[in-house]
Amino acid sequence: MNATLNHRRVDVTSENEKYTPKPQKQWSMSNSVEYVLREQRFVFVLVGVAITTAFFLFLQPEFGSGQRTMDVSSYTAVQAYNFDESYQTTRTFETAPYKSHRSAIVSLGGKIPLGLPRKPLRIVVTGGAGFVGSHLVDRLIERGDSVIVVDNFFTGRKENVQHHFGNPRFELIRHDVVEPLLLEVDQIYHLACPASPVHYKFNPIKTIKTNVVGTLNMLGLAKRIGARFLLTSTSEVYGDPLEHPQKETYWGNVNPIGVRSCYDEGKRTAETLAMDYHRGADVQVRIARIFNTYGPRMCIDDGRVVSNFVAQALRKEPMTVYGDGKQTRSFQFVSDLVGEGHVKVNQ
Ligand SMILES: O=c1ccn([C@@H]2O[C@H](COP(=O)(O)OP(=O)(O)O[C@H]3OC[C@@H](O)[C@H](O)[C@H]3O)[C@@H](O)[C@H]2O)c(=O)[nH]1
Repeated sequence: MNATLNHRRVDVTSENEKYTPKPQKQWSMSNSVEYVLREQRFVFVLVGVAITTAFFLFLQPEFGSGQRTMDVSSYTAVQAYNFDESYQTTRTFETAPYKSHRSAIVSLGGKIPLGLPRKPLRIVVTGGAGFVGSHLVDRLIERGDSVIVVDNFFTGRKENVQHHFGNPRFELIRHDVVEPLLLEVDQIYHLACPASPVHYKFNPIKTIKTNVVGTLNMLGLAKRIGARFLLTSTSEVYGDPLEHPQKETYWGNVNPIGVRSCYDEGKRTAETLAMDYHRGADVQVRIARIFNTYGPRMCIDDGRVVSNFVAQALRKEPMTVYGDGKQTRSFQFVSDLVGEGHVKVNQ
C-alpha cells in the first residue's frame, strides 16, 4: 500500500512546496571526490596532464618554430659530428664543448651562418716537434685540424710545440717511428728523420732504419686506415747532381756506399716504398723533396750552412766555407715550405 502511495511523488507533494524539475543537491566534498573517482575519470585527468606536460616540455618549441628548428637540429648534428671528429683522440674533452656549443647554437635563434666550415681533419705529423715539423703543426692547427705529433725528440724539442699544450686539438706522443704505431687519422705527414748532415751521420744505422723501417711502418698504417700519406724527402736524393738545377725527372747521381748514403739512399728507398704502396696497395701518396730550409726554431748547432753562418756572424767569427765554395743550393724560408709546399701538396 505504501509502495503504491509513494509511486507518484507528485501525488504526495503538498501544494505549498515549489515544483523543480531536478531535485536540488547539496554540495559536499565527499560527493565531489566520489564523482571524480567514478568511471575512472581521475585516470583520464592524469593522462591528460601527462600529455600536456610532454607537449610543452618536448614538442612545443619545434612545433612552434617549424622549419627553423629543422635547420638548427641539422646544423647541430653537423657541429656535433665535427666536434666528435675534433675530439676523437681526446674523448674526455668531448662532452663539455659539445654541450656548450649546442646551447650556443640554439641561442642563435636558428640562424645558419653562411659558408659552413670544412670538416676538420685528424692528422698525424711524425717529427712534428722538429724545426720544419713544428711549423707544419702550427699551420694545421691554425686552419682548424686536429694534430697528433709523434716524435722521439732526437732532434725535435718540446719547446717547439709547447704553445699548443692544453689545446684539445693537439696531442704529443713520444714514440720512435721505427716501432709500429696504431692511430686513427685522415692524413699522415711523415717527417721523422734527422735532416742535418751532422745529425744523420751521428748514428747512420739508426738513420737508415728510420728512413726504411719507419717509413714502412707509417705506410702500413696509411694502408690500414686509408689515410693519405705525405713523405718529406730531400734534395739529397739527387746525390752529387750532374744537372743544375735538378728537375723532378732527373734520377740523380748517388754514391750508395758514401757517408751520406744512410740519408740519401734511405730517402730514395722511402720514396720507392711510397710509390710501391701507391701502385700496389692504392695508398694515396705525395712526395715532397725538400731543399735547404731555414727559419725560426732552427737549432743553432744544426750544422747546416745557414745556421752555421748566422751563429758565426753573431759571434763575430769568420764564416767557414767548405770545399772550393763553388757549390750551389736552393734556399727557402720555412713558412713557404709548410704553406706552399706541404699543405698544398697534400690537399
Ligand atoms: O758551415 C758550413 C756548412 C755547410 N757548408 C756547405 O754548404 C752546403 C749546404 O750544406 P748543408 O749542410 O746546409 O746542407 P745540404 O745541402 O748538404 O743538405 C741539407 O739540405 C737539404 C736537406 O734536404 C737535407 O736534409 C740536408 O741534409 C754544402 O755544400 C756544405 O758543404 C759550408 O760551406 N759551411
